Amino acid sequence: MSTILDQILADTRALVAERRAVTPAAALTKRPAFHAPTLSLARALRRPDGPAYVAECKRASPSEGVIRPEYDPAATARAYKQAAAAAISVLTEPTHFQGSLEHLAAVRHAVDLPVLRKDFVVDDYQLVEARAYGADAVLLIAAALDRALLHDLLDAARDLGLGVLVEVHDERELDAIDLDRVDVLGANSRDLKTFRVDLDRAGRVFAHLPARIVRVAESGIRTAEDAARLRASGADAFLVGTHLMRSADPGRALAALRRETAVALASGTGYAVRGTVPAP
Ligand SMILES: O=P(O)(O)OC[C@@H](O)[C@@H](O)c1c[nH]c2ccccc12
Repeated sequence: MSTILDQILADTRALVAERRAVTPAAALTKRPAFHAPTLSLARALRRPDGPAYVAECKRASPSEGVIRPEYDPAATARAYKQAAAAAISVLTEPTHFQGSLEHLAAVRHAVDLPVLRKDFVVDDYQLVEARAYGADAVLLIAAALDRALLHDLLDAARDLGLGVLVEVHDERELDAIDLDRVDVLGANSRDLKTFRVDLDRAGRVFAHLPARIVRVAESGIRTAEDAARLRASGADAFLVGTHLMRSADPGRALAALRRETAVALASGTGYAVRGTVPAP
């Protein structure tokens, strides 16, 4: 049966072929951002003082439809930075998330935090694009890539100076990944094939990781209780999109989530609080 993920991947492959025909990789490398230094996502996400927040800029998603009709990625990123986000994620996928590379470039110019290109990367051409439009890091989704391609893209990203957030949805997907090559691993609580959210999966994924790897809990985080629970199961960082983009003021929503999560963790309301994380 064909899933929404299959559909997005097919659309993405077609789009990459079109784009490459219009703008060859060699032309992308002439953009100034391609030669600018990148900021380390891993370093930004490992903090001694509490969990880190990766705040996401997106207009729409296949599970929610249009989340924010009046979407200004640069203004949103600035508000996130003011609310102490550690990094910014920007959707660039056009068909299902209404994103674009222009959104990425706008965010890059708006903030000096690590910027993650959130897309369905299936080809190293997209890594060159990411770098040329100012990304510091890219997402690689294990469920979207076979083993060889995932590792080729990991190496290619590193050669380009890009950080990588490797995403899995359950612990079985870890079997196909050489964890020695991973610095930041995300557990996506949303199944990209069914859209079901299950916050308990993340802890099972994190339990299999060496301490060196930074753990990101992705998707479906709406409350401080959600975040505190994920922190207790080992998350170093949270990736939050819909909850923030849907609120009247995304920056305030992030500040409130941080504050309330800190309170929930300090009062230890039934949650085991994770000990000090080792230095990178
Ligand atoms: O909007 P949410 O539920 O807060 O989730 C954010 C982020 O985790 C989600 O956008 C995401 C995680 N992995 C992805 C892969 C592709 C597209 C989107 C995603």
